[in-house]
Amino acid sequence: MSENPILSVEAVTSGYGRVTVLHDITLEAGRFGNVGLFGPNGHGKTTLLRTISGLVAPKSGRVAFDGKDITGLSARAIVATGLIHVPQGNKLFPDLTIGDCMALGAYSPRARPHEAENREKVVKLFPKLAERWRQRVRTLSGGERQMVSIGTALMSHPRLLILDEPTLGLAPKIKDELCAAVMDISKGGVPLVVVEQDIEFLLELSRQLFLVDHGAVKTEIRPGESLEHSEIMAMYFGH
Ligand SMILES: Nc1ncnc2c1ncn2[C@@H]1O[C@H](COP(=O)(O)OP(=O)(O)OP(=O)(O)O)[C@@H](O)[C@H]1O
Repeated sequence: MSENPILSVEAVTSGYGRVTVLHDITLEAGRFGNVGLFGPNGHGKTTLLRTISGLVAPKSGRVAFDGKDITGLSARAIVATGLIHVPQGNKLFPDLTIGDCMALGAYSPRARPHEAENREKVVKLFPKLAERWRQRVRTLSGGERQMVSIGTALMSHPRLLILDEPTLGLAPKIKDELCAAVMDISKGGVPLVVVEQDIEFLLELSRQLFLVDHGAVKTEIRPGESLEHSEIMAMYFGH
């Protein structure tokens, strides 16, 4: 693993209009391995991811990717650096086919030369998508849409992949498939930042966990510190 963090969030305060959601958040990702974020609903995990990927402008603080300041860059410019965010809830164009989505994912100049090799990776990871290549997104199941979302992100040739609750609302069998695919992506060398409610999965995937609570990082669990599941639950539910 690299000695330097691929992502650093430094004293970031962020929110929507006059509402402040994140208060002075500092964290680093990629120094030790994958980072997992968890915490109660509505406490700012999604806002943190959106601030990192340029969808929300921070009120103060700094976000750096691979040592370069990306604070204030447009989301499009941030995608072009290889920092790719898969938002919660399949934000896909319903009338596009799976093939269209994959082509769109490879649109940025740094992804285009890798289009064929990345398409092969996506098809290997999600063989179901190959069978439905010309099918429109609106006719796909929730699990298949999540595969398209992650596949589109892989087509963008990510240097860091941010996943916001990738298994949310999925039935157990398809959820297991998605979890296995996310583990494979990680083994393939793409560092991950993942928000997930399934703590077991997050523990398996991540070397470092952060509990986001009331818009702040309340607890950091570092590599080597083994925390029992029950202790995490106690932190999570506050007793
Ligand atoms: N577009 C928006 N405009 C105004 N407030 C927003 C907006 N999006 C989120 N919020 C508010 O920001 C706060 C944090 O929401 P956020 O989605 O970041 O939390 P979360 O921890 O990701 O929750 P969940 O696990 O339910 O997705 C909430 O109070 C929410 O109402």
